[in-house]
Amino acid sequence: MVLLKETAVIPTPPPSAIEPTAARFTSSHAENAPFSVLVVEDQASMRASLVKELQHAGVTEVMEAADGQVALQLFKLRRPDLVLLDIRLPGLDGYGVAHQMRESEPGDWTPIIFLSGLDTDLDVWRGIESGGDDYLVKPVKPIVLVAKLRAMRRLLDMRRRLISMSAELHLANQRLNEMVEMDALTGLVNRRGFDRILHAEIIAARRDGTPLTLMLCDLDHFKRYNDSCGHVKGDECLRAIGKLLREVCMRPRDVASRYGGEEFAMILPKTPRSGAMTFARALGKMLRVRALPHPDSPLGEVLTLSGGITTCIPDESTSAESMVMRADQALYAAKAQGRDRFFSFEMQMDTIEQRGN
Ligand SMILES: Nc1nc2c(ncn2[C@@H]2O[C@H](COP(=O)(O)OP(=O)(O)OP(=O)(O)O)[C@@H](O)[C@H]2O)c(=O)[nH]1
Repeated sequence: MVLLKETAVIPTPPPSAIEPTAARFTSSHAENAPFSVLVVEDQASMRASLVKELQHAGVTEVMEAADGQVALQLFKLRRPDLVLLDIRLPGLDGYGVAHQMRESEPGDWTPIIFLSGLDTDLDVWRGIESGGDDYLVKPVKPIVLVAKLRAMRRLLDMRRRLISMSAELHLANQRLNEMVEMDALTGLVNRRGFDRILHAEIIAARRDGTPLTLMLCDLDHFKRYNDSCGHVKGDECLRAIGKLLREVCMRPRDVASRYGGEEFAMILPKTPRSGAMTFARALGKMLRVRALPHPDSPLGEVLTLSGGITTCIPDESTSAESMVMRADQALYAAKAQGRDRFFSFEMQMDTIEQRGN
């Protein structure tokens, strides 16, 4: 129990204050969780009798404040589960206290019950307007006070359950979205995710004026791999490639995806042509180091891949389709030139233009 003022012996409450009652604040199992109440009351005897009654009713922690400023400090520091608030207080009055409490917990809610000697309709109106949830006129019968506490607690528990359910729902939704965009075999982003991310990265790169690279990779002679090792080993091989591509995508925004079958696509934001070539070399090197055996490749004993790259600073005419078409064209050229190599669409174009001159 926190006693900020008048820590001396609690005086016997006058008859006009709260009479003890047998009413218990807790009844069900759910209500046995700790529950704290902040009592804001300037009259020491009234405060003491309230504290006694709350403890008697089963409230686990009772905090006390004799004025508004102390009440606000306690409210912010100790986050009570409920506030019992007098209106006539030295300095800041109860209305002001309730108002500031509400302002200090945006998006959150702590039940506030006014407990006052003021009993006109206007007083009740002002109490609720300033942020109170209920209004009791003193003297209050203990059984009524405890009943009100229970009702407020029920609302509070319900609200907490709703918040936790909505957080769980949010998490489940997030997982579902991730699953919808995940390729089950490799764990990479699937075609659906690829389409969404590429579209978003084109917009971002256009806005920022930064280069965006798209790389399409295709395993060489993978049909022969399947034919000689079987589809189960073929699947294992695709998983190993997926892992390797994830590893080579070191920057947080780089995305490795399974475009389809044995074809993969890498989205590399803020990557110019030179960076794309560095990336391609790193990927080729990693693949050579891994040396995944290919028992029936005309190119050698290990698995190789070919890649087509396109890099641009997107403008209004750039679309996901146009980027995929360019990367695909470069990939086709890499395959046609003998496989196990990367071609850049733009560099091919440069070369052709140079030849034309
Ligand atoms: N195991 C397995 N194989 C797949 C999967 N998806 C596609 N493939 C196989 O990948 C092979 C692709 O064959 P092709 O398109 O002829 O290409 P390739 O044999 O790699 O020849 P190039 O690309 O020209 O080097 C086919 O045998 C497909 O069955 C998959 O999920 N698992």
